Amino acid sequence: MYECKKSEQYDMADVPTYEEVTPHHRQSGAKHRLVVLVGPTGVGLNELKRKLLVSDPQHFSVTVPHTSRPKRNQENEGVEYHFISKNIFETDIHNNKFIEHGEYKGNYYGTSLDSVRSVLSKNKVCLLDVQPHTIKHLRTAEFKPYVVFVKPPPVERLRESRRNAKVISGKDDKGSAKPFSEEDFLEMVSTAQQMESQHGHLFEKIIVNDDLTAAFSELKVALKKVETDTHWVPISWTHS
Ligand SMILES: Nc1ncnc2c1ncn2[C@@H]1O[C@H](COP(=O)(O)OP(=O)(O)OP(=O)(O)O)[C@@H](O)[C@H]1O
Repeated sequence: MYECKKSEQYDMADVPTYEEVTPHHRQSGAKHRLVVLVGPTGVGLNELKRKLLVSDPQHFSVTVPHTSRPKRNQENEGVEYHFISKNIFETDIHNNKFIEHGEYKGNYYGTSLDSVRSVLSKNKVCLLDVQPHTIKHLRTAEFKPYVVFVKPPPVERLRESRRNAKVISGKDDKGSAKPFSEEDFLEMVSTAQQMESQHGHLFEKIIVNDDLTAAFSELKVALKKVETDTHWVPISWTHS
């Protein structure tokens, strides 16, 4: 026998347990399932999201994040960000209004549940990338998340395919771009392995982002199928 301690590393909700599922077919006109993308930093989540948005801007959309940093002259409320005070941000954190939030250079940044609802209510497909430990909070009848894990190819292929690619360091748009280092590749692969072993049971689709065009096509086909085909979902998502 051993003693289990509760920690951030170990959460019962992360342990795969038996879950009763049922076939689900999206009714025409019903809200779209939330598309959740997860993967290690630099694997290409933003690139894939950008390609989806460009391919069909009427159909796909992303959330508008909140920030407590002051608005710049050329920015507009509700376009780049929702600008709110530090006080309101802290109250909203306290009231669980954020899916994820963080602090960067003394300012808060976060994605609210309402920003997802706002996209879905326009009858668009909402593309959201989150940390894997956030998935469990989104697994509700309301969002019915379709979780796609974007996985890096082996390091040899990363060296080859990312030869001309740049990583952005820094959260705000002042971040600097630099080429990937060998360390970045190794970290990407080991983080992906860790994510898959800890959260793999929550991934409905795994896409290896080796060749970008191929990964994008595979994603596009999978997302089309989510809308048209029958998928297995937890039974609790169907009687809300
Ligand atoms: N399959 C690919 N082949 C070549 N380059 C790629 C591929 N996928 C992504 N890239 C490039 O890798 C870089 C990082 O991609 P991107 O910014 O989309 O990563 P990310 O997962 O969103 O990272 P972060 O979480 O740090 O924002 C970009 O320059 C992007 O163009």
